[in-house]
Amino acid sequence: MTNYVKTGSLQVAEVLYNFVNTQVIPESGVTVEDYWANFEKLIDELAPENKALLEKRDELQKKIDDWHREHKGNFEFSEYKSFLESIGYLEPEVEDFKVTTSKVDEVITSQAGPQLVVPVDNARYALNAANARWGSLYNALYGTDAISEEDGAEQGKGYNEKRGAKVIEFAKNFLDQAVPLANGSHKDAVKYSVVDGKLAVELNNGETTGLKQAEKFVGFNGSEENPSAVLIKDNGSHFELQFDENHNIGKTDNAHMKDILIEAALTAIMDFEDSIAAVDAEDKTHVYSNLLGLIKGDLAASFKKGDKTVTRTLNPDRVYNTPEGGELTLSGRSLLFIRNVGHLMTSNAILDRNGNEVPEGIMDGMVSALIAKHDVLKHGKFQNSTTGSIYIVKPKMHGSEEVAFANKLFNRIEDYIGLERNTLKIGVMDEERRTSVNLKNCIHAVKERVVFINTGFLDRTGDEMHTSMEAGVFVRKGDMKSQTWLQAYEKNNVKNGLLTGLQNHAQIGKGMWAMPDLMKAMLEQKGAQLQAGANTAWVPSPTAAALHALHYHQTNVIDVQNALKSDTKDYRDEILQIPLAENPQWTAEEIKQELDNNCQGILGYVVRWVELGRGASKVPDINNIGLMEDRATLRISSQLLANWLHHGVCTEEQVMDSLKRMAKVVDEQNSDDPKYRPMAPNFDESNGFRAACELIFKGTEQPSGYTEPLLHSIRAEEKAKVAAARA
Ligand SMILES: CC(=O)SCCNC(=O)CCNC(=O)[C@H](O)C(C)(C)COP(=O)(O)OP(=O)(O)OC[C@H]1O[C@@H](n2cnc3c(N)ncnc32)[C@H](O)[C@@H]1OP(=O)(O)O
Ligand SMILES: O=CC(=O)O
Ligand SMILES: [Mg+2]
Repeated sequence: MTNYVKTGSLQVAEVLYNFVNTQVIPESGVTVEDYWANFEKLIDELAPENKALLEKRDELQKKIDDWHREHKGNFEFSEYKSFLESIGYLEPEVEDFKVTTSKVDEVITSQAGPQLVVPVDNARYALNAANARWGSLYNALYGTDAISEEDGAEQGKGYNEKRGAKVIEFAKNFLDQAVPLANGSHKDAVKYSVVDGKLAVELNNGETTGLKQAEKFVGFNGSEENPSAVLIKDNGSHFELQFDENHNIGKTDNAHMKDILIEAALTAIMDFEDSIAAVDAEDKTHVYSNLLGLIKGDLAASFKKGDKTVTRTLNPDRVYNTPEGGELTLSGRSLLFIRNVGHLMTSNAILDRNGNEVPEGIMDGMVSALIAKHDVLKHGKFQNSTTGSIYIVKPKMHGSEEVAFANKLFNRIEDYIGLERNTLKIGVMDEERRTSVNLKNCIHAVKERVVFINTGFLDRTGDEMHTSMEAGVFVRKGDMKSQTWLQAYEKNNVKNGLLTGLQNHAQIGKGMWAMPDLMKAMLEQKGAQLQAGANTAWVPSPTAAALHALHYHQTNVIDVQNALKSDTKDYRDEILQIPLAENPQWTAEEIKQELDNNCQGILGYVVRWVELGRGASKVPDINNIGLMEDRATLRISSQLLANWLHHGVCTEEQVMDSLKRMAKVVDEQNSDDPKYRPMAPNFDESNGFRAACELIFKGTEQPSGYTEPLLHSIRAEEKAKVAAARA
């Protein structure tokens, strides 16, 4: 039961009201009276517009569904495209233009590097993400499959010197590639020192050499004779060679190098969206409160590591002596972006004058901007943006009208809470089909505040399926990535980013590496995103950030982007190619495999979401590979099964059979978790199991195939059930 406080025509959940009034408003330059009065005006003006935009989504979807039904068996691409134009789904393109975003932090305009995403409801992880600006390369290599376990190099309990040697070899190869010596190899180095403002490297043959590009040495700590740290800048990003002759590893290394600390997650997205479960005022207040702690710099998380209690807080900046005798300070933390929710959901944390829930995206904007205003006012222990900007990521927008709506929302918020125009920057997720095909117009709608466009290919794949649900049977999930539309969508994003002048103003970002344990594969494959023109790409963990950072020392993204500027191809026809399986001839075994794999992923994710409130999980797939699952990957799996059911590739009985078998597998996978309640054998009593069923069996009815409406309502039911049982 939520207690509300009436303020003007709004009813605000007491927990949120008290939090905002006592912790956010003080010293924000805004009064309690004005804040809530303006909130009311915002809702009165924009909630109806928000609703109308959602109705337009539904209208367009209905027209598209009807068109496909009417054109079953006689699909003509040109007719289809004309139809999409006629209903306003495909917009006429605006003239060429350039974005004018200003006051953007250098880490966005001038550096290229990994972007880490983290569920902000988890303070321990959120702090870890903010601190993931710098990561130990040795730990990232040693602790993952990036280094093979062959030849006695297993990860055991203690330190395995054979494994350590492989790590060191890998790292020295990296140094030879990124900062080669004028002569010889870093492997032969026995001493690093600073002589006359230059890095001097003594080799095991007695020779002393330096860096091939001496200017890459930009700082050090310790004495010139025996530095404890040597700072290198390469391709705009840094890494620090660390020395300690008494350290376990340092003492085994000829030059006493104990680690390489690499600048990793340049930016981190504090996620209110795909990766969290926040369904009511209490949950929302918790996430807002974590954000406030990050902005003010006083968030702390204590937890047990082994038998020790660790308290994690934000890391301080890093200070170095420069070769010229000055001082260099580098941020110790990632630049934080805040991902608000999209336009779809409403929240019962605030009710409008008619007693209706307010749009959650409007609420997120108004609350998170006020929280972040404390950074603009320099009230925090640290400063997030040095240019006075607030970075908000806006997901799941459909077409330029919805982006323009976000722009209007940001204008209003700026006026209402006293921020200069365009203080609120926007990161546009290019993750809905109507946005991809109208991307230039979408960028135009926020041309003064856009700081990134990012191909969220996971949501985008779900939307691909839902939009064309009636067109036919989709290819298997694993085949989606190689489809024409997806390749074209990725290229179109970079093309439009470069065309509209994002280079040096904003990031052109690429999507998530969703296999957090497969770091060797990531090292092999994720560099391709830079080769395709991205200057940032998403990683699921700090470890992945440290390893993905290596790619930015291999590829100079600016060179790649400059070469890609000549790409003027119109990709829209290719983006509109629907990924249908032509005459699918799948065997019964292949169908069963696809059902089992998706059911396992759906159940593994959903049961934790609904019953434990965990919005992101690592869930093993059918081959026992742990996959990052979130709302967007769930959207894909549930829409695929809904599609196959809809077109008779499988029956409801087959899906139910798979769900019940896979529920047992998922129960087993979670058996170590004392908070987990098994789904089998009493499936009827499990809200997690029910949510999974509904997401599939009611999949065609879900707006744009989104998973939030069902997840939220069943999680709210579960919370009420638990509260009632406690009472
Ligand atoms: C479609 C999209 O929108 S993608 C973006 C949304 N998705 C996400 O943000 C998911 C981000 N990733 C995560 O939440 C997690 O990595 C998961 C859920 C996938 C896996 O989590 P776990 O199973 O707990 O990971 P695992 O046990 O391997 O590692 C835990 C350690 O890594 C850290 N860690 C893992 N992921 C993150 C992260 N994203 N940010 C910061 N730290 C992290 C934890 O803090 C923990 O370290 P600690 O013990 O020092 O605190
Ligand atoms: O938000 C990211 C996505 O891939 O979806
Ligand atoms: Mg998404």
